[in-house]
Amino acid sequence: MPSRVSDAIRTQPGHLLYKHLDFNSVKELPDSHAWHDEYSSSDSCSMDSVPVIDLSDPNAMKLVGHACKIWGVFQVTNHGITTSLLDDIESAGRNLFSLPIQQKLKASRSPDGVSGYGVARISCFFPKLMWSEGFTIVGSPLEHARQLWPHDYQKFCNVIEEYDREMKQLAGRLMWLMLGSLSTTKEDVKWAGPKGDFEEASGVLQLNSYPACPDPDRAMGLAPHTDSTLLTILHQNNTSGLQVLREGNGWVTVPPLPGTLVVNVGDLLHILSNGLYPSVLHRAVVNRTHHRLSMAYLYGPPAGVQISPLSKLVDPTHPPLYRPITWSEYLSTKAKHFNKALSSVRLCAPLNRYDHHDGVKVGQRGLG
Ligand SMILES: C=C1C[C@]23C[C@@]1(O)CC[C@H]2[C@@]12CCC[C@@](C)(C(=O)O1)[C@H]2[C@@H]3C(=O)O
Ligand SMILES: O=C(O)CCC(=O)C(=O)O
Ligand SMILES: [Fe+2]
Repeated sequence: MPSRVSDAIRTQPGHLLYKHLDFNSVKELPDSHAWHDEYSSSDSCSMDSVPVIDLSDPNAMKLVGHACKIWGVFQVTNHGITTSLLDDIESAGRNLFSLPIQQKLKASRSPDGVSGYGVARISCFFPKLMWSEGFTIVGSPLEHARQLWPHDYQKFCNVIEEYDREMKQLAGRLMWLMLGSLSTTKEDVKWAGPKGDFEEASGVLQLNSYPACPDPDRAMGLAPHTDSTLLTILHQNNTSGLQVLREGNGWVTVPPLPGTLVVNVGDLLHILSNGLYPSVLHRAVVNRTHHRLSMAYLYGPPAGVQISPLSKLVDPTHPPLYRPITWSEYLSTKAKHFNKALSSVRLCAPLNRYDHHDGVKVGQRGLG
């Protein structure tokens, strides 16, 4: 079993060889990217809307707790990330994805690699390919940036470094709002470190690009999944596409609101909260006219830390529902079981709504 997050990512099956499509030159949706009705992305319907929380509101903790319990996702304002940094990371993504395909392929995620350019990692669980491309950054982007822009890589690296630093700080703040709403204190979470600032926490930056698509109703930008994280912070450009599954209500679009960031509950917070804050199933759909970009900061615990249900939440009537697991071990499990990963680490049968993703149609491992 891999001991570090980067080793676990290496064992994920996303390295399988897929034909890389030059999205800009395709005039018709190829059969390889045409999804069947059961996966069709055109069935969004709900009138409900995802909560927007002002982080400077004195009630922010309560509102965050409620949103985590009911939605598994919320948007935040007054988060402290400057508009100029959000613009810079968006431009960095735009510059990267607008490079010629041959250039992007120079920074491909290698078979045993961690970072780099490629198709969605979860592609192997679905019979069709997704209308998107991604670039994953773990640690320094320097090596890949040099391959992409041999003479002009420093600006990209500087922006990534600053974005990583700011996201890590915001993620720590959000963690305390989430944990606080579960009446958890610094004493209960030793791995938050001596200063309680989650200094050793790990973060992965995922840049996603969804080009305009000639047949959006039959295409899928990013297939339904939960993130394997504690939480994910997402910045989307001014084009909508992110949808979350709301029990009993279908897919709800999370509209891009200028300057607002989307926060979603990942599988490790689901485990930590003993199922009180369920991770949210989400997907990205595409459209005919607009190029969509999203920048996801995937936040997890320090390498080696075992995540298990908080002891505060466990008693004889509320037994721990999940066994302890590190992030890297969970990523390996996810690579094998995909949307059934949570159930595979569960100790007891669900009492009520836990592991709500089991009933949702997910892909089957298709390419070995
Ligand atoms: C740490 C990780 C989480 C992630 C897999 C990865 O190794 C790096 C990319 C992440 C991402 C981003 C897009 C959606 C997702 C399901 C995927 O295929 O790659 C997530 C993975 C995850 O959260 O499990
Ligand atoms: O592009 C989006 O809105 C979703 C991206 C996402 O789910 C991810 O990167 O994990
Ligand atoms: Fe996601």
